[in-house]
Amino acid sequence: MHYETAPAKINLTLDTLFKREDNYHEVSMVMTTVDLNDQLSFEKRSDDQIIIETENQYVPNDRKNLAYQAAALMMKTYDIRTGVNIVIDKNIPIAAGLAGGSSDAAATFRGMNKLYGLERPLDELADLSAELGSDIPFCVYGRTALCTGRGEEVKLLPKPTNAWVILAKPSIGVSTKTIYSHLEPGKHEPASEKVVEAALAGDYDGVIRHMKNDLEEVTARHYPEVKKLIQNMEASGADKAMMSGSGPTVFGLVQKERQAIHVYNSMRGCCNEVYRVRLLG
Ligand SMILES: C[C@](O)(CO)[C@H](O)COP(=O)(O)OP(=O)(O)OC[C@H]1O[C@@H](n2ccc(N)nc2=O)[C@H](O)[C@@H]1O
Ligand SMILES: Nc1ncnc2c1ncn2[C@@H]1O[C@H](COP(=O)(O)OP(=O)(O)OP(=O)(O)O)[C@@H](O)[C@H]1O
Repeated sequence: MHYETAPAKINLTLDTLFKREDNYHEVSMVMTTVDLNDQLSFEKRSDDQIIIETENQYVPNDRKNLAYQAAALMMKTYDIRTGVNIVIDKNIPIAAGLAGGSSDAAATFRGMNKLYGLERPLDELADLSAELGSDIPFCVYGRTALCTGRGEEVKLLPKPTNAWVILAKPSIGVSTKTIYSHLEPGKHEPASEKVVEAALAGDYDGVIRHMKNDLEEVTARHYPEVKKLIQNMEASGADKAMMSGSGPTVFGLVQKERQAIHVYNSMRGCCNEVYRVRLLG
């Protein structure tokens, strides 16, 4: 039996540069992880099946599950003949912009690597994982990184800052594909370079001053509650609030625990699903 932790990610930036010929968007993003985790266990089987178990009725337990796809790709690539039981204890909200499915897939690449004693380096697993989704290579490392290309080119960065993160998820799910399809890329000034610079200098004020997500206005146009949550979070004391990924989850950063408790309590008044966690990075 082997266990892996799969943390949620947040975007400190999401610059959309242009639409590519393969219909993906060229992006530049600073992403980091937060202490809100799915837990996965991996156990070898004697036959060649991949069995996914989860108590969450909204998570697929067949080949649609990204963890299933990751296990199948590991078996094919490394000629593994026996299957695996994967139990997913789901805590990351689904279709939330927090890369929950991608992080479960990434944990499966790491988990199968250990379970079968393959000792493949993370770089190799990350390259392989790009086949299944743009966010998965980042999640394989699970730290802080500048991600370019369609998101799969990962350059690791040091932890940007110590901070508390308050997450508020409206009770809607958002399709990443739909949000990208309504985007006009290249409309905004890119922010990632400035956030990287501030993060490297350990400059918290610089990080929050430059944080920005180009998808925010697209999602907020369709779901006005996103804008409202951002305004409420900043009014209740967050140093900066913005949307993660394609949304709809909004997160706020604060430095002091007392301030974090205050923002958390205020947000619970206007949103059912609120979390107060540490930035992991
Ligand atoms: C919004 C983010 O989560 C931010 O990290 C990612 O850009 C999306 O990553 P993801 O969920 O792993 O996305 P994928 O599964 O690779 O792609 C889902 C769909 O989103 C769109 N997509 C995704 C990534 C990208 N750079 N450009 C795109 O246009 C494409 O229509 C694609 O069919
Ligand atoms: N392990 C998994 N956990 C959750 N959803 C999964 C998983 N595998 C596949 N899915 C499917 O993926 C869809 C999107 O789920 P997910 O929680 O990964 O979205 P997300 O957080 O918005 O992702 P991203 O931020 O990468 O765009 C779900 O509706 C679900 O059907």
